[in-house]
Amino acid sequence: MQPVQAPFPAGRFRRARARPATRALTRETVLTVEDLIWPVFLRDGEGIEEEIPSMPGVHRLSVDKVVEAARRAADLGIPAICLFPYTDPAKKTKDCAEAWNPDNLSNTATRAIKDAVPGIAVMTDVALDPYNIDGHDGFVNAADGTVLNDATVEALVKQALSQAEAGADIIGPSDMMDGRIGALRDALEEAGHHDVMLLSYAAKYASAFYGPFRDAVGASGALKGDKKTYQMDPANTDEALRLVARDLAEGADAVMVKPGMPYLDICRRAKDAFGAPTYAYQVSGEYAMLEGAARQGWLDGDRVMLESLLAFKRAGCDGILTYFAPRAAEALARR
Ligand SMILES: NCc1[nH]cc(CCC(=O)O)c1CC(=O)O
Repeated sequence: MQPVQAPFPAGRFRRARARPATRALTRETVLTVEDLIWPVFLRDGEGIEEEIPSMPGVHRLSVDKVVEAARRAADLGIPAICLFPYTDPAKKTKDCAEAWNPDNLSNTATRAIKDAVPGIAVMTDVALDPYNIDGHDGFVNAADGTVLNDATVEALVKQALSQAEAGADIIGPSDMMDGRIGALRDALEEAGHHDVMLLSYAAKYASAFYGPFRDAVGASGALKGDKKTYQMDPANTDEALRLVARDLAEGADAVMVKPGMPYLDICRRAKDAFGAPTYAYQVSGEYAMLEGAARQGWLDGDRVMLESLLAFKRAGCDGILTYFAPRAAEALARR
């Protein structure tokens, strides 16, 4: 692009900004409800909505309540809901077998939502951390504490197949093991799940912004050490492009950058380089930051919410996973 601008006073940028109508006509990006994926937390029980202290306004929901939430989301026009289970600590083991139990919380909720609200897409999470006694996304080698790659990928395949079987529309591997996209794609094709989408957490950074999420899924206490041997170094950007290229080549239908706001440069580069459907995850710490300040009266909550989400569209994203999804949908409907 080669912008040409008349010199002042022939050229006045303020003309286009002078009235709502011409601001609307010259607007380059829009945020709509169809850009939103709503991550929700599950827990067992019935009739339960349990607030997460580090994420005010966000709750762990029992299956009946998540069905209600899915109905509300569908009524608002939100295309997809993404499930994250809080697993009863008694069900966490070294072998993480609960991850591929056909009747685990995530699979039970998927079936219940697809049954009651078939129009909303259900996205599920592939990673072992909610089920792992060690709190890591993969198996931990007892001898030296390292996180095992290839053995973990075999488990992730079992987990993803159980999710596809339960009716998941979109499977989101958030584990950052190498080779998992190819393995998952082969297994899904072989099992006849030809239309299940893989949305790869391709560029997922070892970030401090995940703190409140780990509280929400009950992984904070369990986690020993950090995730730096599998999640990316926040200093890297070329590596993100290599990972996106790798995951697309292995059969990902779409890719994600995570966290969101501090990584908009990665979103833009990934979209420009590959043109694939590209998503960002506005993670728990970003939510806590904005919502915390809004509740203190330090920021205008609705305005910063919508401005932060629009920024993802400007950076080239096709959509955003955000805990604000229903509130953003309501705010957009009011405009
Ligand atoms: N598989 C783990 C996972 N999946 C989604 C998130 C973070 C989401 C958020 O912070 O909102 C994490 C946390 C982590 O990697 O420790």
